[in-house]
Amino acid sequence: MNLQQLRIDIDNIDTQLITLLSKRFIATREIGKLKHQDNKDPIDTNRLNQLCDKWINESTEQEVNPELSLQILNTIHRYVVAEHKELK
Ligand SMILES: O=C(O)C(=O)C[C@]1(C(=O)O)C=C[C@@H](O)C=C1
Repeated sequence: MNLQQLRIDIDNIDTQLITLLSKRFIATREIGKLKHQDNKDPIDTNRLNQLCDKWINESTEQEVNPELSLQILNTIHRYVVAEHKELK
């Protein structure tokens, strides 16, 4: 593949990443509403730890740097929690 074809691939992959991010936030906004109704803390440390393990394992399997993946997960988590706290 040449540079132009590879960049077309990258553009399509980036669109998919943003679509997946949007779907994830649609789900977490629903979780935020449920937690708000049930008066639950926006942060669930056990669940976050499970997610970290899963992201590390799957990243390693798929040859993605797990440190990068954890930074992405932690950034997403920070924004999710900020949205949940806005409901308070
Ligand atoms: O699963 C939850 O309880 C969520 O609120 C979602 C989520 C996530 O982004 O995956 C966000 C905050 C919690 O600390 C754990 C997980």
